[in-house]
Amino acid sequence: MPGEQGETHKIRIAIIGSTGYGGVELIRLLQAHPRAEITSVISSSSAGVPISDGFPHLTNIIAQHLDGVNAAEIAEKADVVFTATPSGVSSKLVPELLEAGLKVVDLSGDFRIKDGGTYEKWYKHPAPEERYLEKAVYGLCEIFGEEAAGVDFVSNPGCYPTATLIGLVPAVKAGWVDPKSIIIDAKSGVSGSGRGTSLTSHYSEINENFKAYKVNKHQHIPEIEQVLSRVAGEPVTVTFTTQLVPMTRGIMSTMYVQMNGAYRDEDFIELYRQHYKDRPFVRVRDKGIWPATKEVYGSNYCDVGFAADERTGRVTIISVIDNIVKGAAGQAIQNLNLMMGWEENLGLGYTPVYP
Ligand SMILES: NC(=O)C1=CN([C@@H]2O[C@H](COP(=O)(O)OP(=O)(O)OC[C@H]3O[C@@H](n4cnc5c(N)ncnc54)[C@H](OP(=O)(O)O)[C@@H]3O)[C@@H](O)[C@H]2O)C=CC1
Ligand SMILES: CC(=O)N[C@@H](CCC(=O)OP(=O)(O)O)C(=O)O
Repeated sequence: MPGEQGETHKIRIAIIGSTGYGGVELIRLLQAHPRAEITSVISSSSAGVPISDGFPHLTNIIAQHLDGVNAAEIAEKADVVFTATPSGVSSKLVPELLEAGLKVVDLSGDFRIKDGGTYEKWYKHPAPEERYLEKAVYGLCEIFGEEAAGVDFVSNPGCYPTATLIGLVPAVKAGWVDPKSIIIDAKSGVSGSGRGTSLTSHYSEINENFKAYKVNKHQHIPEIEQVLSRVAGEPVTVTFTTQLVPMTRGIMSTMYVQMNGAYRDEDFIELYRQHYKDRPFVRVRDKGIWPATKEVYGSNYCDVGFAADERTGRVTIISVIDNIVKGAAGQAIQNLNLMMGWEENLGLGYTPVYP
């Protein structure tokens, strides 16, 4: 593996789906990565065209023409491939890429759920072959980061699950909250639905509007429940509402949970700071200060704040991320770093864009 040969040697990266929001963000972030170079940007619909034709903001930054989707050719040009492709596409592509000897980080939902039966119900397409589901390591870096070390295949978490689980896991793990009482109220910017146009992401449908969608039906419900059940050691179900807000990037996940004791804000702050002390991308707010999506915009941070209410016995946990960075491309690079045995934050030291 070229990446193992020396400190300065760069591994070669291919991006399938490089014309989508996740793929274009991978291109942006990888420009600053000291150990990776993009050797192939891939499109199933525009092969042969310079990528900067469709994305003028990349002029003088990346000169490559788009390549077609061909596993053998990709394996000639690259060591690692990011599949920033739609759900249902990744499940077909990834096995060929792995068989061609590539390391893979998949950004779709296709390999996140271990129970194959889940896919027909929640994603409305068949599950991938069982052995690939088994092989996939679920790459929620702050919770299971050690499991990605040295592996060939990581399934990158969903955007809503990333914000939600970073906000919930320490309290559930500590037994401070009743995992059966969790209500999650999540909001996303429109880029979360990808670059393809649809009626729901149309400007006049989104602007000055705020709307709920897929209530209790969202495909991220089984992903969140899978992790919480694992951490709690018992089956957990959640109430989960997703909403679109008129902004481009950002997710805010607000969680309401029954406490098992008289915990105060200070207790949660201390618990979470301790839990994430070695994780560079989680920032726990001081008492009475709650995070906002702009405070993580364009960065790989996940910021968390608390309001424990002694009157109701519930705690409100608020967690924010940039959906395209921490919720997709940034976390995918964080997983690459873990897979390669590099520092988790290598090439990801972005200060949020503010205001
Ligand atoms: N946007 C976000 O915030 C997040 C997205 N994700 C997931 O990441 C993945 C990518 O998302 P996003 O970038 O937003 O989606 P987009 O719709 O913006 O981009 C997906 C890209 O996939 C390519 N594609 C489509 N069909 C095929 C095919 N058959 N073979 C190869 N490539 C294909 C398309 O490019 P072309 O036509 O050029 O091939 C398209 O540009 C999805 O699975 C999404 O669910 C996960 C977390 C957050
Ligand atoms: C705003 C918006 O539409 N967001 C998308 C998130 C898509 C995503 O990340 O889903 P998978 O990777 O699990 O396919 C949604 O709610 O479906």
